[in-house]
Amino acid sequence: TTLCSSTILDNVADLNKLNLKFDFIVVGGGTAGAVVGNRLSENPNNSVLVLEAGISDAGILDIAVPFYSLRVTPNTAVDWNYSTTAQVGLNGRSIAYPRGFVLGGSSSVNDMIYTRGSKEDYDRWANITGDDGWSWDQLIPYMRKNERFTPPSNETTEKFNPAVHGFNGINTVSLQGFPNIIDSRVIQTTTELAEFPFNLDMNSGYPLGIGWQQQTVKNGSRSSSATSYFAPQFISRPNLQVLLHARVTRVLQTNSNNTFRTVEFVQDLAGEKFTLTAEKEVILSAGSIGTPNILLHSGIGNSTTLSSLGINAVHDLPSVGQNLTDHPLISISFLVNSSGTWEDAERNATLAAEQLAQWNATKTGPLIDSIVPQLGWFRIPDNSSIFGQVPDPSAGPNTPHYELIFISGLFGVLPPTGNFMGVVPAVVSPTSRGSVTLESNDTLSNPLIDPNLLSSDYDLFVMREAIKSALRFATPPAWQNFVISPFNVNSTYTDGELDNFIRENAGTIFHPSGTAKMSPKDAAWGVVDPDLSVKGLSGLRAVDLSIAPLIPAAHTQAAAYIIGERGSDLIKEAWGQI
Ligand SMILES: Cc1cc2nc3c(=O)[nH]c(=O)nc-3n(C[C@H](O)[C@H](O)[C@H](O)COP(=O)(O)OP(=O)(O)OC[C@H]3O[C@@H](n4cnc5c(N)ncnc54)[C@H](O)[C@@H]3O)c2cc1C
Repeated sequence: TTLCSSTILDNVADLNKLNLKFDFIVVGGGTAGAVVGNRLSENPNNSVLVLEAGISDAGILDIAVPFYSLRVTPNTAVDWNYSTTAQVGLNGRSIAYPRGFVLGGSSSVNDMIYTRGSKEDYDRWANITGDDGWSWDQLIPYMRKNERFTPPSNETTEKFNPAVHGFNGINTVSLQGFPNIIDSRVIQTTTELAEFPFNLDMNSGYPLGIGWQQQTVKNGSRSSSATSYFAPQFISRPNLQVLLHARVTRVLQTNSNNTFRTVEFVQDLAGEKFTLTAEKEVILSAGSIGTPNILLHSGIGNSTTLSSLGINAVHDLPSVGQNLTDHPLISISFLVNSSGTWEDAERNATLAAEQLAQWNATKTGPLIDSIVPQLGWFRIPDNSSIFGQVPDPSAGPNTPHYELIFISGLFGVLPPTGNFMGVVPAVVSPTSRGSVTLESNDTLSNPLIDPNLLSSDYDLFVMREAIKSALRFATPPAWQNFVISPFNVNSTYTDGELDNFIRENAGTIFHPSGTAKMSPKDAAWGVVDPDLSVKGLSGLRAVDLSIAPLIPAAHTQAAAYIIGERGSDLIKEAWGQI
């Protein structure tokens, strides 16, 4: 076999023919992992290998077309196809829990919403870890290194604030390019109800209010970490190799007891095990499910639990896999009297084919955008009764408790008739915590994923208030002659009825975080130090969303990119390269 012209390989035999030694082995070519692979290989003296379990993203239409994002998962070839344990907070339901099984990881399968979170979110990370490098102000350079803000050419600064964006980064962030029937009404509402103020740019560090959604879309196609950080000019570097279908099962001790620079991996589930040793470091970027899963199978975790599963417990770190935090969501919809929402194309194959033909020919039309034109971020009142039971878990007064996601169509199973608008609430500063644990010592078995959604009174309270807020949102003059009635929720529900409705219908927005959380250098808890090295070990770091000590009140891909960017600099710094 000849090697492909790029350095993305499918077969370890081809990798071995290159006869290379690797300074750095990155486990997972996902959102953060692609950043690390790119940044470490900027230095031609570093040789970098990225091992990605999933498949190539090349040529997959549902990934490339922004509007098709809901088709990419769950239960497809580019998804790990996980599901959760039975969720007590969801009346015992188990739900699909997608994660990208593809180059670019979850950035190749997500809904492309780009939100950084609040300044307070990151300042709290800095406080918790004792490292001011994690504060908002010090992370701004990394946001800018990531972001290439590219609004559509006809766009004015009425929809964003150029002062807060990076224009020379790698990953394209843009505004929507195709108008939606709800656009003017959502914005009009911000002038009609004081509860819903307008926010020019929710990525300023001050997200409260309603604003235009910013999305990781480049010229009408998805911008993922694979299309951006592994774009041809980067992937062609001779010192960067990517091996697909390479599923890391464990990290192994190298030489001395506390050094873990060796990875074990398989190329097919029934096949041979391979090992490779990095000269300098192994970086786990397998995400909030993959990273703790690998650590636990390697004997790094709660020694008692690991031993009981027959795993050789080599390093006691009880926090591995704990603290799983996610954002619960529920679909609220309104029946509307307009044919301009997205249902028409879903019900009419000819129209759908026309839209796709237009996208293919000119990258224009309704398919060039993600499904969300606007977003809003809000707080429950300071005097809410729930604060008599629990302290406010948000990062501060400028950080939201809940989000409303505005959609020009029905988010859910489509009935045979009717047009809809979605106002989808999510709890974004939750107190529920879950876990990723092992069921067995079989390194290829799925972990037990328990996000423990809506397990706290607080989260349930906020979700209830968020639904009431969504119902109020559709009442002012802006929606007259448009909204007919709430569709799937009865506006006369009592709190008890709302709780039942929530438990029967809520899901998640797929933001698992925190399963290998950062803590101060000398802390007895936590999984990684503020420089992201695994506590008490050498040669091993985690660089992905698993290290977040607390979930940002935002969609989480921007945080994963920020962690990838700063994590890369921390590694370079440790090796005297900056
Ligand atoms: C359906 C969905 C929709 C979402 N929508 C949005 C959105 O609109 N906006 C937003 O901001 N966020 C969204 N998110 C969340 C966001 O995409 C993630 O938080 C972020 O991408 C996580 O980045 P990461 O680097 O931590 O992990 P990932 O990007 O998931 O990367 C992990 C990588 O490691 C690989 N891997 C795992 N285990 C192994 C192993 N054992 N060996 C080798 N490789 C391995 C995986 O295949 C994957 O490529 C969404 C997520 C999903 C799933």
